[in-house]
Amino acid sequence: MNDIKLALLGSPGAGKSAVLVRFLTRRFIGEYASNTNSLYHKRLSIDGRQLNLEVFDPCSQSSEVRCILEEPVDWADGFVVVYNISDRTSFMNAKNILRQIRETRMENCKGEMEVPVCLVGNKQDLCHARQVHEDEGRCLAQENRCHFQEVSAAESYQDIANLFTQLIRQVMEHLKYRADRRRYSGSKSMAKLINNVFGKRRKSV
Ligand SMILES: Nc1nc2c(ncn2[C@@H]2O[C@H](COP(=O)(O)OP(=O)(O)OP(=O)(O)O)[C@@H](O)[C@H]2O)c(=O)[nH]1
Repeated sequence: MNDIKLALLGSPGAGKSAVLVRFLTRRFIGEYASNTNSLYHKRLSIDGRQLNLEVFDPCSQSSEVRCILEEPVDWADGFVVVYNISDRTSFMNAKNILRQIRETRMENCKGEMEVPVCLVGNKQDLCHARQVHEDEGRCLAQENRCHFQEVSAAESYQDIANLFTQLIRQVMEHLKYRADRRRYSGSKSMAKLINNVFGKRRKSV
C-alpha cells in the first residue's frame, strides 16, 4: 500500500479546510475549527491502487508564511496552495508560498524532479466580488510549472475531486521516480565498489 502525504497551504480564511473537507466527505459545512493543526487520514483507491492518504491542514492563525511553511515543506510529497479569488492579498500570499516551496525543495533535493503542486483559486461562487482574474492564477501556475484550478468548495465537489486525484497521480509518479533514482544510484555505487575491489586485485595478480 502506498503512503501519500499532502499539505494544504494558504492564507487564513482562503478555504483550505473547506476544500479538503469537500474532497474527503463530499460536504460543505461552512465553519471549520481554525485554531489547531489537523492531520486527516483516508484510504482510497486510484487507478486500482490502494493508497493511504494523509493530509496536513496547518493552523494559519499567523500571517507569517514562513511559519506556516516550516513543517510541511519537508514532510509532504505534494502541496495544494489555496487562495481566495475575492481576496488579492491571499493571491499574493499564494505567490510567496509557491516561491518558498520551490526554494526550500531546491536546497533539500538537489537535481530532483520538482515536487507536485496544485494552485487552487477557491470561492469561485463569489465572482461578483472577484479581485483576482482567472488568467492571473493560470499565469502564476505556469510560472511555477504546477497545475491550476478554480473551484468553489461551497458549491461543487467534482472539480475538487478531480484536482486531488490528478495531484495524487503526480505524487505517485514522483515517488516512483525518486525510488528508481535511488535504486539506480545505489546499484551504480555498488558496481563501482565491486570494480574497485576486484579490478585492483586483478591488477596486482
Ligand atoms: N462563499 C464561499 N465561502 C467559502 C468557500 N470555501 C470556504 N468558505 C468560507 O470561508 C471561510 C473560511 O473557510 P476555511 O475553510 O475555514 O478557511 P481556511 O483557509 O481553512 O482558514 P484557516 O483555518 O483560518 O486557515 C468559512 O466561513 C467558509 O465557510 C467557498 O467556496 N465559497
